[in-house]
Amino acid sequence: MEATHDLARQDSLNESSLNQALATRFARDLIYTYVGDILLAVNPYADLPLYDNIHSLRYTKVSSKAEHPPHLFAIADAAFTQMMRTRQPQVAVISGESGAGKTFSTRLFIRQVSPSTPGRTNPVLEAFGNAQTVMNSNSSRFGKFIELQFTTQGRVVGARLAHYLLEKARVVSQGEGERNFHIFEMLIEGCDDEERRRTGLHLSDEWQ
Ligand SMILES: Nc1ncnc2c1ncn2[C@@H]1O[C@H](COP(=O)(O)OP(=O)(O)OP(=O)(O)O)[C@@H](O)[C@H]1O
Repeated sequence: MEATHDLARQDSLNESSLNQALATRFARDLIYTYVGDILLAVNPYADLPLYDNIHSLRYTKVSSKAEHPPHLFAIADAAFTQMMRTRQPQVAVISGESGAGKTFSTRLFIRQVSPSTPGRTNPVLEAFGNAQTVMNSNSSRFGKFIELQFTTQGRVVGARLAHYLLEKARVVSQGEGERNFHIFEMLIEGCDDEERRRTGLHLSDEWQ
């Protein structure tokens, strides 16, 4: 079982055996798989019961990764534990194609390392940089670097967000089946006729 949870422990690993293992696990709702220190996640596009408090606690202060099945919470907890032990900053790189689940995973990662941090600013921030694309109805059209600042006791006291490579061209033109940044729809929805006239915000003919 352990060998299947961590593909780095298999005798031979190539693209085909990796895909085969991921497919076999995915068919059993095992969406997470380790390859050494890397966690591979396959987006289930379904509400799996994996992120409740029981799971959060199960993956808190675990002494060995092999104790429980692979999970995003385990990676978050390992980073937190390492930070507390070494007093050194830790970095997690979350990458994948559009729709892979990076935003979803980032939210859960932050929740696991700082359960008391409210996520209320997300919808506002996302409105300026997220848009509907053919791949994802809430696609982040920019890269971000999120820094969380902790006290020596491990409590979050601050955060910093740097963004880069915002897809600015989307403001003036969008591909077929795609939309402008959410903020424009929100503004059009929220403005009265006079405000729309004054600001020049209006729906293009195809949306009317
Ligand atoms: N583990 C998961 N379980 C259930 N749903 C998920 C999971 N991961 C992602 N999703 C869902 O899949 C969709 C796409 O995920 P998300 O927006 O996080 O992708 P992304 O990699 O950030 O995409 P983009 O690069 O376009 O911003 C969302 O509706 C999200 O809720």
